Parts: sequence; C-alpha cells; structure tokens
Amino acid sequence: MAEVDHLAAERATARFDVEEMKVAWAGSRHAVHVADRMARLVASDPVFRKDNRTMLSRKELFKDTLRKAAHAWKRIVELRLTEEEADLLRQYVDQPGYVDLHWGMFVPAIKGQGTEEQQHKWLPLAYKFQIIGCYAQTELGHGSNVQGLETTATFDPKTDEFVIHSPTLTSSKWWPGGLGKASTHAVVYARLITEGKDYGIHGFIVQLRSLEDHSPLPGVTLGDIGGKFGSGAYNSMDNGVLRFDHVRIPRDQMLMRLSQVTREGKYVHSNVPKQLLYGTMVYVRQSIVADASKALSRAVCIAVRYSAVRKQFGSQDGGPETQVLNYKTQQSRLFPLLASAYAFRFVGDWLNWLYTDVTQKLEAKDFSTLQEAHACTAGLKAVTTSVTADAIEECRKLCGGHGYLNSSGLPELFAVYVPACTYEGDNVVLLLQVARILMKTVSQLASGKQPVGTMAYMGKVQYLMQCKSAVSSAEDWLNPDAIQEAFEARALRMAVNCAQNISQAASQEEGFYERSPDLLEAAVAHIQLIIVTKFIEKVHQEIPGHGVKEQLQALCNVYALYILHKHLGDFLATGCITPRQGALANEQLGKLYAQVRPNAVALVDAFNYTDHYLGSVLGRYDGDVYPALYEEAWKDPLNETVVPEGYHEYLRPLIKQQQLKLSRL
Ligand SMILES: CCCCCCCCCCCCCCCCCCCCC/C=C/C(=O)SCCNC(=O)CCNC(=O)[C@H](O)C(C)(C)COP(=O)(O)OP(=O)(O)OC[C@H]1O[C@@H](n2cnc3c(N)ncnc32)[C@H](O)[C@@H]1OP(=O)(O)O
Ligand SMILES: Cc1cc2nc3c(=O)[nH]c(=O)nc-3n(C[C@H](O)[C@H](O)[C@H](O)COP(=O)(O)OP(=O)(O)OC[C@H]3O[C@@H](n4cnc5c(N)ncnc54)[C@H](O)[C@@H]3O)c2cc1C
Repeated sequence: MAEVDHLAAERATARFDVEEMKVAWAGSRHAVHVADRMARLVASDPVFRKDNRTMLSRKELFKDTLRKAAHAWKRIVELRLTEEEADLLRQYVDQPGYVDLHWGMFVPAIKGQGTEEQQHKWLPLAYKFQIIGCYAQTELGHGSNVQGLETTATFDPKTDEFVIHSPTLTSSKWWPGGLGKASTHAVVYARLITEGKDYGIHGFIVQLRSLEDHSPLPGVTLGDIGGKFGSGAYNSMDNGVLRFDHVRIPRDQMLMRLSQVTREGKYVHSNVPKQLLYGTMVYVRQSIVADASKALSRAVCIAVRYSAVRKQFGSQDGGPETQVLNYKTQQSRLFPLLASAYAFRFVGDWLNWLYTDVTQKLEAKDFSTLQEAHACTAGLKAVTTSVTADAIEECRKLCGGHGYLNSSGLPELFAVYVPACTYEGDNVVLLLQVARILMKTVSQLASGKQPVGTMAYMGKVQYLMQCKSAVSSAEDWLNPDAIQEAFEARALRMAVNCAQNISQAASQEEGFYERSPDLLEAAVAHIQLIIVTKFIEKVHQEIPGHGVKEQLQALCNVYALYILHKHLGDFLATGCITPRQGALANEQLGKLYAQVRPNAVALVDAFNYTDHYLGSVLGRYDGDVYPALYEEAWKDPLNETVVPEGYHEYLRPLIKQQQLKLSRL
C-alpha cells in the first residue's frame, strides 16, 4: 500500500465494496488469493525486473528472457507450485518467450493429437523441460491457408521412417515462437505422403537440436526471423525459420490419434472429424480471449488512474484545475473501454466453460458441438483482440503526451499485444469462418432445423425479422430484454440480408466472395450479441458484496449501449430501432457515464494489479505520477553523460562551422 495516496479522494467516492469486486473479476476468492500471491512473488524478485526492458539490445533482451524463464522454473520447482500457480507466475513475469509455446501449444498438440502411447513417451519429457518444444505450422508462403502448406512427410516403408523435407523456399517454416533459438523439438505440420498419395496436413514430432550442445541436427537449418515491431515487446521471442533437407524420423513420431500409417504404409483415418487436427488452435484461441481482458484492463487501469491525477484548464480565477477524467469526452472514450474489459473478462470465463464442455463431449465421441466451439473461439478471438489493440492505442492518446513515453507502459503494451490480431488466425480470416457458419445456419432455417447454442436466437426468425423495439424513454434502454431483442434482431437481419444477396449470385462461392465485406460485419454483429448476452447473464446471477451487482449492471449497460451507438447505422438500416430510439440510447449512455465516474478508480483497483505488473509510471497505485516521470527520465542511457557521445564528431564541428561562416559576414 502506498504511503501517500494521491487517489484517496477518488477511492473514497466509490459506492461499492472493492474487495468483493476483486472476487467478481477474478472468479472466486481462491482466484484472488492465488493471483495476489503470485503477482507479489514476481514483483518482489529482482530477477523479474522489467523497467529497463525497452532499453536492452535484442541479444540482451533474449538472454534476459532465458534467464527469467530459468529462474521462474527454479521457483516453480522450489516452491512446488501447482499448475494454476505456475501459469499465473508465467503471466506476471510478463515477457513473451519460448515457455509460452512449449506449454501453450507443443504440450497441448501432443495431448490432443498424440495416442496414449505417444503421450506417455513425450509428455513427461516436456513436463520436466528435458525437451523444449514449439508449434511449427506456418510457412513463408502460407499461414492462413493451412491446407496450402508445402512441407512434406513422405513415408519410407523400407526403413519405417518419414522423410521430412522443405521442397521450396516458401515451404520454410516461418514465425513459430521459440523455434529460432530455444527449442529442441517441434510439432511440425506437413503433407503426409504414403504409397504415392498426398493425404494432406498432419502433425509430426521432430527433434531439431542436439540435447548435448544445442547444435541443429543434420539436415536441419534454423534461425531467428529478425526484429519485430516496437522496442522490447515481442522481440523477447525467438520467432524462427526452419528448413528440412530429407530429415528422417521414426514412423511413431507422427501424431497418430486422429489417423495412422501402418508398418506397411497404409493410411488409416479414425472415425473422427478431420478438423480435430486444428484443436490446438481452438485451445489457444480461447485462452487469447481471456488474455484480451487482461491486456485491455491494464491499459484502462493506467488511463483511468492517470486521468484522475492529470488536471488541465478550468481555473481562470486561480481555483483548482479540472481533472481530465471529468471531461465528458474523456469519459465517453474511456468508460466504454472499462466496460469492455469487464465484458471480455466474463465472456472469456464463459468461453473457457464452453471449451471444457466441448472437450468432454469429444472424449465421449460426441462431435455435435465442434462447430459451435470453432465459431465462438474464432469469432471471440477476432473481436476481442481487435478491440483490445485499438483500445490500448486509445488509452495512449487518453494519456496525452506522457502516454507516448515508454515509461507509461502503453507503447510496449501495444507493441506486444497487436500481433494477437494476426497470430492464431488473422482476424478477418476467422470472422469469415464465423460468417460461413452463419450462412449455413440461415440456409437450414427453411428446412425447420432448429439452431442451437449461441445460434439458437436464429430460431426466432419469424419474430426477429419483423419486431419493433418498444423503447420510448431513455430509461427503457436499461431493460435487458430491450437490449437483447435489439441485438438479436440486428444480428439476424444482417445475416439474412447477406444470405439473400448471396443467393442472387451465380454461385454460393461467388456470392460469398462478393459479399465478404458485409459478411464480416454480420459476423461482428453476431459476436457482439454473444458478448452482450453473456454479460447480461452474468449480471443476472447472484453477486455478493455491497453495490457490486449495481456497478456490473451499469457497466453491462454501458457496453451494450456504446456498441449500439457506435454501430447505430446497422441498427437503423435493418429497421430494428428508430432514429429516436437511437438518440434515447445515447442519452442513457451519458447518464450511465455520470454513474460510473465516482467509481472509476475503484473499478480499476478491482483488477488488483501490482505496480510491477502494470509497468507504468502513469498508472501507479498511489497516483504520485510527476516525481516518478521525472525520476524515470534520468535513467535513460542518453542521460548517462551530460555531453552526448557524438558531440565532438558531429555537433561541435557543425556549430563551429556555422560560427565561422557568421564571423565572416
Ligand atoms: C515458466 C514456466 C511456467 C509453467 C506453466 C505451466 C502451466 C502452463 C499452462 C498453460 C499455458 C498456456 C499458455 C498459452 C499461451 C499461448 C501463447 C500463444 C502465443 C501465440 C503464438 C501464435 C501461434 C500461431 O499463430 S500458430 C498458427 C495459427 N494458424 C492459424 O490460426 C491458421 C488459420 N487458419 C485456419 O485455421 C484454417 O486454415 C481455416 C479455418 C481458415 C480454413 O481451414 P480449411 O481446412 O481450409 O477449412 P474450410 O474449408 O474453411 O472449412 C472446412 C470445415 O472445417 C470447419 N473448421 C475449420 N476450422 C475448424 C476448427 N478449428 N474446428 C472445427 N471446425 C473447423 C469449417 O467450419 C468447415 O466446416 P463445414 O462448413 O461444416 O465443412
Ligand atoms: C507474433 C507472431 C507469432 C506467431 N507465432 C506462430 C507460431 O508459434 N507458430 C506458427 O505456426 N505460426 C505462428 N505465427 C504465424 C501466424 O499464425 C500467421 O501469421 C497468421 O495465421 C496469419 O497468416 P498469414 O501470415 O499467412 O497472413 P495472410 O493470410 O497472408 O494475411 C495477409 C492479408 O490477407 C488477408 N486474407 C488472407 N486470406 C483471406 C481470405 N480468405 N479472405 C479475405 N482476406 C484474406 C488477411 O486478412 C490479411 O489482411 C505467428 C505470427 C506472429 C505475427
């Protein structure tokens, strides 16, 4: 706790129990406790220092990442941390590195696609870090189009081996995190060829480096693909390039849970959907949604606290200036982002539940919910990451000039976060997947097939296509049914419009191609409906703590009405609401902002972030921003000397030359 609390007055105006809001945010009292313990463990350990990160060279930064990962592992073993605790520790270390891909993709790929025997062999090695793995799918020539990958795995029955080969430059693996310098093994995705036939993409465990001296194995060419956007940020990760020259691996290193190649070279496909091959991506997409709320809440926490400290204008007569948080424009830019952080948090929890449920069904050979899992993970990943990336940049602007300093934490947060819009599926490509499923669902409505899960609302097509909103006052928009109906009608009408337009094209495929910009918007409308619905459902639950439910109710309304206001064109064009009702929604939004204002600082305190994790002089808990900014400036390497290096070579001669010229005049 800070000695001087410059934000004490703000905290005193909160109308709810912050400790209970921490529980609502974290999910349980246990979750608050564990997160708190792990955050403090990291913050108090000098090895995990990160305030100098943006000033390190790439090599120094990479070595620092290796050091932190090794130290984290040492602490995990020494303290016998559980998996939950270890993962939190990894998150609070807050530096992308090979461990993310090892635990986040290599291990899940083996778990999801390996046979029991393969899991038995490889997982214990991975769990103890006797091998380090990455996920090598993307190539120089193809990322989004997984079926277009070119690396080959040709079965040789003579030796009972696969020959892994990169036949072209564009088949070079390109991007996998941890591949460049750290990994000893990879799950490599390649075209399986046996008996002269190409059976498409399959996963293979391939050793890349010696376990003795880390040198690449014969036939393997490896390296880092080079510096990336921003200072610090994702440059701690060794995204890599990999080429194979006829590298041989035993047949049993093909991941054989979904399909097998026999000793004789026969290809056998188990009776399961081939999309299960994409299971690791589905798993990571759901974890990316949970991460979005973390990144967004960090940015919002910085911007809210700083906006409460920062004063500008408003005192002609020598009185106090206005806190920028009191400007209505600041509120209308910032509070929807605060509400979005909460919305993403709750939809992330729900998605995690859905993922677990689908996984259990898959274990029991029930594949009926696979499409729902794909649509929800793909769509929510796309919408939450796009919004979060834009929101971090908006928070930087909300912090004025100081937001542009590295010490604000926002430039690095943006740089590290923004590739989330691309990795694990480009957001446009993923939204088009959602749109495809929406079109399929619309086309099945005529045959009477009842849509299920998050598409169930489409079953009310007769009603939703013609309903008119009953809202007649600003307060009417506080009724969750009014919001739900407007969002459902908008999403359905946009989808049906697209389907009607597509049906007029020469072919379904051509229509889909021509209408893809509209389809993208229809997919976004559907996903926003899911987020709003899950927030409303959350608020309907029993939520303990003085004022907590009321605050969440207000944030839920802010989120929904902000989306309605921002996409008013959709709501009006589809005739779900009238221009007057749109204006009433905006009026209500203004009232809600006034309701949020006294609670704003406490609402970001409920995220329970340490100053170490926030990594921002502007977002400090104590609000003592100016001395911290001043002090931080002097730490810059440029300030190590009063006269800069280069003065004698470049500045002095220039000045002297000009002086000479002037003296001649
Ligand atoms: C310090 C130590 C700590 C210790 C801690 C211990 C504990 C740790 C625990 C956990 C740690 C977790 C950490 C997580 C961190 C993760 C960090 C991640 C960092 C990010 C790294 C990035 C990685 C990557 O980017 S990997 C590469 C990703 N690539 C992509 O996403 C490619 C995108 N493309 C595709 O997905 C496909 O090509 C697609 C879907 C676009 C098209 O595929 P297609 O085969 O051509 O299919 P299509 O014809 O369109 O559709 C056919 C059919 O299939 C359906 N479909 C498609 N996809 C799926 C799917 N995934 N699931 C189900 N169904 C699918 C589609 O709907 C069609 O259906 P029908 O119409 O019915 O036929
Ligand atoms: C930081 C980072 C880490 C990564 N880590 C890994 C990793 O660990 N392992 C791994 O295998 N990969 C990794 N990747 C690769 C990543 O998964 C791909 O870059 C991603 O899937 C996008 O594919 P792409 O690069 O082929 O983009 P492209 O598909 O080439 O996209 C280019 C443009 O084309 C558009 N486009 C493409 N297809 C369509 C379409 N059908 N319709 C309309 N528009 C379309 C896209 O919207 C985009 O605007 C990583 C990438 C990054 C940036």
